[in-house]
Amino acid sequence: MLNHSQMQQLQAIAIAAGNAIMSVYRTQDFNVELKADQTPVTQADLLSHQVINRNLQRYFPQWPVLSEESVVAWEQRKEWQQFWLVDPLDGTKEFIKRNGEFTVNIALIDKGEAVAGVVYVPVTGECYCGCKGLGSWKIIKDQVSSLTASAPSRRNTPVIVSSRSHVTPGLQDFLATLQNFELLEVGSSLKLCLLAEGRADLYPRLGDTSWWDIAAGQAVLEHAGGKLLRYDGGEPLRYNQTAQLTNPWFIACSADWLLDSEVMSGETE
Ligand SMILES: Nc1ncnc2c1ncn2[C@@H]1O[C@H](COP(=O)(O)O)[C@@H](OP(=O)(O)O)[C@H]1O
Ligand SMILES: [Mg+2]
Repeated sequence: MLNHSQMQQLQAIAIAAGNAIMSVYRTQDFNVELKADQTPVTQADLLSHQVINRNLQRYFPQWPVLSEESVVAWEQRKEWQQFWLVDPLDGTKEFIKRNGEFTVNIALIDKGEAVAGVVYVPVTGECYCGCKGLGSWKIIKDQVSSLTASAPSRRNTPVIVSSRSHVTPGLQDFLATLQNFELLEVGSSLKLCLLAEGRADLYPRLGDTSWWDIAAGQAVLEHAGGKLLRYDGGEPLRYNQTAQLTNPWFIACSADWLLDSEVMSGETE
């Protein structure tokens, strides 16, 4: 869908947005406001959005943009076949707590599928990329390494990743059914990147998320060989199929977990 040079362009846009975020992160004080849905937003979210929006329109004018910070009405976007799906700063709560676990997310959606995605981690400088036909890779300081979602040797104790700030009853019920696991709480789409690089095995998201939280990380994970499947039936997560912007519950996993029928046969709710 995208070629290597377009992916490099996308990476440059995500890094520019990350630099804008860091200019706010490094200040002593930044303003935190509440949006209409009572979720926090900072100057960093808005600056990052502006950088991404401006550059996507400049370098990829053929595709419209749907961003957490500029939602387009369903009447208009229901006609879209291809579009950018953007979360300019995923993990705003982690940004406010200054724990570094926040990301820039840009995904290309084609007929509902996340066909390409870039997830940039401003504090570490890690950039995770995934694209249909090209695979997935990680870039840090010009060093490129390819990503494989299956861990090199299957761990005795599976690593489950979960949200740091949004734990849900659905997740707690799910974990209560498992016996032996290590739980790693991580903010933002970083969880999907940890699966993509084989550092975690399972990410059950049994609670609401918005499209832009997940799409870029899904592309990174899927093109590294992992899966991101609806909890209510096992189909891959898709976008722009309905007016609502929230995802169904899902389970994301490294390739290894696909072999584990006990988990992935998943009793649905
Ligand atoms: N009930 C809910 N509905 C929609 N999105 C939710 C949600 N609970 C958490 N999220 C989203 O999950 C993101 C954080 O992910 P995590 O909990 O894995 O760290 C947040 O994104 P933003 O920080 O971009 O607002 C937040 O908006
Ligand atoms: Mg988000």
